[in-house]
Amino acid sequence: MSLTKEDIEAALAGVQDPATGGDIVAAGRIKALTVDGDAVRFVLEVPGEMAKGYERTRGEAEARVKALGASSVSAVMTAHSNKAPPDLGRSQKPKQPEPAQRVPGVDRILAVASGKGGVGKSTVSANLACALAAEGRRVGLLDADVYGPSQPRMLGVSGRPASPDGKTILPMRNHGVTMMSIGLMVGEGQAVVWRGPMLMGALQQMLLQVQWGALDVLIVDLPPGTGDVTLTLAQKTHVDGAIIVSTPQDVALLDARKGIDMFNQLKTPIIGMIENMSTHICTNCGHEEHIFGHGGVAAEAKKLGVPLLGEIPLHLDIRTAADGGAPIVVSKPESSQAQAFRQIARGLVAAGQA
Ligand SMILES: Nc1ncnc2c1ncn2[C@@H]1O[C@H](COP(=O)(O)OP(=O)(O)OP(=O)(O)O)[C@@H](O)[C@H]1O
Repeated sequence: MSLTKEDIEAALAGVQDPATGGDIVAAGRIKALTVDGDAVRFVLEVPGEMAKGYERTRGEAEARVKALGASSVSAVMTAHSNKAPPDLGRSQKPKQPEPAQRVPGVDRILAVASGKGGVGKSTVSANLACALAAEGRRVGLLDADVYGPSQPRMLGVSGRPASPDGKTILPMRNHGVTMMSIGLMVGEGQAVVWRGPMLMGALQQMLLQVQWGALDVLIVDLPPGTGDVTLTLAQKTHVDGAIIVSTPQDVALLDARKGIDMFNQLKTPIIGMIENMSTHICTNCGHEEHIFGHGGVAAEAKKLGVPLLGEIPLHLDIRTAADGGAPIVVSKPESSQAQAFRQIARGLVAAGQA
């Protein structure tokens, strides 16, 4: 039986909204409703101050959709805080921007960004996290790539994170890395259609409501580009540094420059650049070739006055390892490809940056 969005909305319209007394569809609580065969996913966006009271509503909403014949139903609740009441001229003081928050227990936050999609930012984040863990660091990895969360697959983690007290979320752990991903909340392969405030809410929730424990470093795998998530992260959270991943290609470099500009404006220090897909070594004959050029990132880093942290080759094993849920640093630790990541990690530790 295949369900339609209309069927789901009609069923959800039977659930009462605690805040308005109407139904949750009319109250605009249901967002990002997707129906994939008979699997249904949606976000229940609730007022932050009433989040607890909505747990029952979420359960009821899930039950109603299940009763329609859905094989799996996933309702993710995001808290959306109401805006402060307008200041009607009572105070003329200019508003101070909120100070950037620190995540309790986390010593440093490193953002991994790229100007362009598909340059290997997630692969680098996963391997760097495992490499730092291999150096004995207490490492967390937050997959904030809300548009294409790939860390559950890369780190071989699945299942829905637990929240025993309904307030905090327990992170997952594999390969010595504590991790959380929006992908675990919505399921793999699910396109997420977040809108501004929801997106910020989800990011803040993952940063502040996940029980990260004591960490030396939390790596944040950002979505590509210079969008809302990166802005929110840099403005609301104290980010200690950004690492920019780029391929040597001109077009990727142009985008990387935009990313660097943005971090400069946000006053987030740039720790350095990583050239990914640098050289390709044929797995058959060992021939070395430069598919995307070589050295472009080194030249750009020099021009921009930021360090080049390392160069990662384009190698089949890096991709198969990432697809198989055990990054190359873990699955083939002695390989030269894994060593390229280990070297970057050692450099960061030596510089006191991770
Ligand atoms: N050095 C490499 N050698 C071989 N394959 C690589 C390498 N780096 C990344 N890949 C592969 O390229 C693809 C894209 O990589 P990845 O998902 O890490 O990029 P991304 O920049 O995070 O992409 P997105 O824009 O989707 O966030 C993946 O299949 C990955 O396994």
